[in-house]
Amino acid sequence: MSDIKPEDDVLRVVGGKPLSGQIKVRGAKNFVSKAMVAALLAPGTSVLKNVPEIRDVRVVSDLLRLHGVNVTFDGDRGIVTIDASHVDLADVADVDTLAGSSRIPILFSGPLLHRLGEAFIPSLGGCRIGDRPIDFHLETLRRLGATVNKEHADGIHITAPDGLHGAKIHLPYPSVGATEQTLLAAVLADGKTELSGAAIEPEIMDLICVLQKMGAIISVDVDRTIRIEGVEKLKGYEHTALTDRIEAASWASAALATRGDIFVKGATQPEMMTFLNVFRKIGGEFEVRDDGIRFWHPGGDLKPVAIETDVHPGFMTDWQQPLVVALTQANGLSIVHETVYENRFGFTKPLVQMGATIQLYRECLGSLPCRFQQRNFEHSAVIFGPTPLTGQDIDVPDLRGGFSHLIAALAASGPSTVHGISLIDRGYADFRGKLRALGAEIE
Ligand SMILES: CC(=O)N[C@H]1[C@@H](OP(=O)(O)OP(=O)(O)OC[C@H]2O[C@@H](n3ccc(=O)[nH]c3=O)[C@H](O)[C@@H]2O)O[C@H](CO)[C@@H](O)[C@@H]1O
Ligand SMILES: C=C(OP(=O)(O)O)C(=O)O
Repeated sequence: MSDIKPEDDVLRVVGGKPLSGQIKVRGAKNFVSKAMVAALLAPGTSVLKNVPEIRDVRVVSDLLRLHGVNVTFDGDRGIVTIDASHVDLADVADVDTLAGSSRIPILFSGPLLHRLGEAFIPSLGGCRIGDRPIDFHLETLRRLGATVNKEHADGIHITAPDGLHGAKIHLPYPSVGATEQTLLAAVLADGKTELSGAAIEPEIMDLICVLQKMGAIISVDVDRTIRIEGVEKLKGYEHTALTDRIEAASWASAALATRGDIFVKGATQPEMMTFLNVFRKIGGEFEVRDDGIRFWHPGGDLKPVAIETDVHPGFMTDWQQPLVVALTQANGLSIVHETVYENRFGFTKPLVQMGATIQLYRECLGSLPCRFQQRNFEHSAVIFGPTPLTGQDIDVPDLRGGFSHLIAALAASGPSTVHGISLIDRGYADFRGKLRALGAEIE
């Protein structure tokens, strides 16, 4: 965003030292922003706790304010208070300026349709890691009775003058965003909605908890079917956000790649089980404590693994990029098959320039069915290690790719200059302060 000074956008890193110490991780980026949108559904005050000071929170706060909603954020205590008693249609030009930095605006559709009968959704931002279409979102809204007009040059105009009505919806793929779209639109719809093929990520379950506190009636079946009985009105909520399992896994990967020892305060085991299994197979050690998880490199060689990213409860795609850096230090051949996004290995190019041996393939190097066989993207990676890394000049490509470059710079010998570092502020609160606390030499 425009408030970033050029000098704040570059980080000089002198690597080669193990990261060691304690850092605290707050609420999940991929939940907090959705819970803030949910507050729009109720003409009252909602209070969200454990909120991290990240750019996505600022963007969603500003978007809500453009709609006339009162938002205050006590960053030190991590508390966001949202008073949505009053909601307006926002000025399209202003919405457009903000939206480019996040994918959240599409989730405003349901709440705005309920509050105002119409919504304007600008073109979306977010990480560029594949096509990221919104066809499931729009189809869901149509099935609930909305009319979608895509002729506007700057975005999409959606109307529902007769309100939204419950429907049977099936997602061709368990999309996180489209599941949340359905929840946020169906809770106040007239009648029952059945969503089959839904995503069941922990962040979605926490959103369902928020909606239930607000007065919604939602049940989740074991076969990924979510049933929503529409209610007439909702009230504000008070809720503590679940921990960011992606940030926690990123610091765990940093501990492994730098042969370090990091206690991630706030990290929780149930949401990280799949990651913890892989971490252990590679040879990393961890200890689950009441207030967090300690991750460390026990010395000796790391072992290679074959992993495939998948929807929950599989191995998260957002865990993949930081872990790949640690795999460059494992003894042997590791394979990562990315089945969620078709184009998420661009970040490996700078790693190769730093000395890693990584070969990308268009083929599915794994057993999971994925949607990309016919597509022209390299969505499998073979990593051969261990390879020493040396410092380089690096440009941050996206959020997780950027953090993985930081880890590589910290694991490498010699200095690196990482450009475009502010992109990492989208999802990693105070990462500069946390790196310093762990003994990193950064400037
Ligand atoms: C803000 C947020 O929560 N972001 C997360 C969310 O993104 P997001 O909600 O955008 O991800 P989805 O689960 O929707 O996307 C998964 C796949 O479905 C495809 N798709 C999605 C919607 C659609 O209408 N049509 C379609 O084809 C996407 O292109 C992608 O290939 O879940 C992803 C998968 O866990 C995470 O990597 C992101 O960090
Ligand atoms: C892909 C990500 O985020 P977004 O969906 O917000 O772009 C991410 O958090 O890794």
